Amino acid sequence: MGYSNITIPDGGKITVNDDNSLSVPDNPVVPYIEGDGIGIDVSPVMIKVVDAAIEKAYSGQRKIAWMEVYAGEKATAVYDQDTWLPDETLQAFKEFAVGIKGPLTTPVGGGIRSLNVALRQELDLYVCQRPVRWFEGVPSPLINPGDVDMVIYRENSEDIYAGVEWRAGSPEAEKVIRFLKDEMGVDKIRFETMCGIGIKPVSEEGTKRLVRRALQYAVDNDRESVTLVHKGNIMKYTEGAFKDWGYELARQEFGAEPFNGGPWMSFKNPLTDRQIIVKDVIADAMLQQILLRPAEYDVVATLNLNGDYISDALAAEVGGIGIAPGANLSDKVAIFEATHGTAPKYAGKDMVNPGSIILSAEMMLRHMGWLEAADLIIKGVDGAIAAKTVTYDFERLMEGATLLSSSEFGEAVISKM
Ligand SMILES: NC(=O)C1=CN([C@@H]2O[C@H](COP(=O)(O)OP(=O)(O)OC[C@H]3O[C@@H](n4cnc5c(N)ncnc54)[C@H](OP(=O)(O)O)[C@@H]3O)[C@@H](O)[C@H]2O)C=CC1
Ligand SMILES: O=C(O)CCC(=O)C(=O)O
Ligand SMILES: [Mg+2]
Repeated sequence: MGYSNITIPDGGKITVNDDNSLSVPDNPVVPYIEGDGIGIDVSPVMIKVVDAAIEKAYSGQRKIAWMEVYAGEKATAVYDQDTWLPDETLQAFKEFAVGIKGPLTTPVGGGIRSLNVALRQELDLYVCQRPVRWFEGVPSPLINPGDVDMVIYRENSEDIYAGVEWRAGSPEAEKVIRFLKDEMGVDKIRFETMCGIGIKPVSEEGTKRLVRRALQYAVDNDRESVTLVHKGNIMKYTEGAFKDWGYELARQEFGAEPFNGGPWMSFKNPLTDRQIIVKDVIADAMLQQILLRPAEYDVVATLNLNGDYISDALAAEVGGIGIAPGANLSDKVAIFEATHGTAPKYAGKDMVNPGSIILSAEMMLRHMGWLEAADLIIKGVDGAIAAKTVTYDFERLMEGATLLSSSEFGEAVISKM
């Protein structure tokens, strides 16, 4: 297909094989969205760091051909004022299979729906994978931050993020309330007038495909446990069903059996012969468990909203959302992105931590199989933090640290590769 506002650079195309593995040329075209707000501060730094790591690892044999695609405020300038997520941006991510994005703004209470969520829905990026680990020297409120080493698998296509909701007082909200009362016998809506309504779809298929990916990750990476996090005591048929379907999938597809009489289960990792425990925790208890006993949690599989909350809470334990990376994955397309948002008060100030999108790019390189370049990024980030040359978010919590701008932090990472 031809593109109207996207310029395709010279380069090859990453292709996805039938078994979902990738064939990656030495000069792949990689689409990226710069992002709103602090996107302008962190995305160019990320590109510089990635280019330097690839150059150092492969001495010019490999290079990414970056291709800018548009979403958010920049799309409204490039296309027209009502185009926030052009079709050709979606098409580019589908065609080139691996991409990365900066954060995009979502207004609260009205206005456009989340473009981040729309991208995930349109491309069916049903896994939000967010690894959370501590880098030596990073300031943390925990006594033993090294105990935090978890990988969140957040369901990314369902739950209340589906955006099925109606404003209080609208004819639609009133119609739904009438239907619930008159036809479903619901008498538990406390105030029927001026009452907003939201719908929370959670399906067996959506749950099982997410839990399958989480369990497979645990197998492939020799992890000890997968914890299903839910609020199934209250939301029995959505969050409770997520837990039940999760255990069922573990039994059906991974041969899990009750552990110590259940309800927890376990199965033997076929690659290592070690046991993997599948357990569940109610979401509110999980938020205190990850503070008090983080060593007991490993891979976490959860619903969309829980995963959003847990991502930021866990990030805070290991330095904050300035250093929390992530990936949105379908079986065919992968878009990497920081956990944080557009932090508008810092936009354009060259101040914020680019670590989150740099480490998202590190995940992207690993996904592409460019492990040497990925390792160099980790080495660079490790080195810059160990030298206490950091951005404001770390500097304000570290003794004797040197305050760097976003772009200077990028240079510091490169210098330590
Ligand atoms: N995937 C996405 O694109 C996401 C988009 N958003 C959107 O972003 C907008 C702003 O959301 P908001 O709730 O303020 O959340 P943000 O994540 O944008 O910012 C909240 C706070 O987190 C800290 N922070 C964020 N990023 C960094 C960074 N790179 N380095 C250092 N500190 C950082 C800052 O804290 P402090 O001031 O204490 O230093 C900042 O004030 C909203 O429109 C929201 O919808 C939100 C999350 C994800
Ligand atoms: O889409 C948004 O604006 C927020 C999304 C978010 O918080 C997240 O994905 O972690
Ligand atoms: Mg979030």
